[in-house]
Amino acid sequence: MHRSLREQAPLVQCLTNYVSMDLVANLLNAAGASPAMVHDDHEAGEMASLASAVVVNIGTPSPPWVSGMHAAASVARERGIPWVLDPVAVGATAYRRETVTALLAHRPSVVRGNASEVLAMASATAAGRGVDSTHESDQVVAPAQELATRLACVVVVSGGTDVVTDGDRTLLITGGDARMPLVSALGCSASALVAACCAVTPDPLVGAATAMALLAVAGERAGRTAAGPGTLRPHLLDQLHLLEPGALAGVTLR
Ligand SMILES: Nc1ncnc2c1ncn2[C@@H]1O[C@H](COP(=O)(O)OP(=O)(O)OP(=O)(O)O)[C@@H](O)[C@H]1O
Ligand SMILES: Cc1ncsc1CCO
Ligand SMILES: [Mg+2]
Repeated sequence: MHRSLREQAPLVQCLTNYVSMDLVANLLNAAGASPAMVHDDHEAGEMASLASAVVVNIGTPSPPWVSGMHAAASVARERGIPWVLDPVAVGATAYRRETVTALLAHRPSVVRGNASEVLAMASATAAGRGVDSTHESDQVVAPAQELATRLACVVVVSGGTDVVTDGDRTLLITGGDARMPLVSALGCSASALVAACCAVTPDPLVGAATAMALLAVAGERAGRTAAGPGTLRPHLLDQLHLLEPGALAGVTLR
């Protein structure tokens, strides 16, 4: 799978927030995929007809962007290519909740969020404070499984342990570095990498787990030499680029 990603270099259309664009593009490049940041509604649907996968991230939403998201997601669904929804801070405002609910009509292949975001989607009452999680990922396994079943998609909860589930099958991935959440937009980049990996395998559970495992291995290696979150970011890009075939063999999957 990791080899297929490098060989096929899938074109990943990214409709992602202002904060994340640079890291998302560079992280996809380092992993071997080919990013294109195309979000405007004049061209988002047309671009989705060329892409191998799409990631839709609601981090800095506004009506024209959201209309581009609908155009891209609807073409992705029509073409049967994977599309990943990143529901940034969905519990924080009514606009985000409404946007996510409307986008779900296009049936994402994968929803990737942190624990607070997945809890907010799983329960009508849970709210979130902002973009950072106030919950632990391994505490939300059951809500993630229920959400995956209800949406008929894969749900990824990132955190100290990454939870990847389609409701029936659940994988837990450990690794990474405790300073990874301090690198803003690393979660957004994880969502884009999930899209890239899903472009090269028919099973979105395998694609999503592979993406999170690649980040876990590269993150752990980067952490050995990084002094803090500032240097963790470039070291992580380097380590993703340097990953050897077979690098995932040592990943702990439960
Ligand atoms: N405590 C931790 N230890 C190791 N890795 C972690 C830890 N917390 C998060 N990660 C990793 O960091 C990456 C980003 O996940 P995180 O949960 O911080 O996303 P996020 O909150 O959506 O981030 P953002 O909104 O800034 O993009 C994932 O690859 C995840 O596995
Ligand atoms: C900090 C921040 N604010 C909106 S999107 C974003 C990037 C991390 O999700
Ligand atoms: Mg996030």
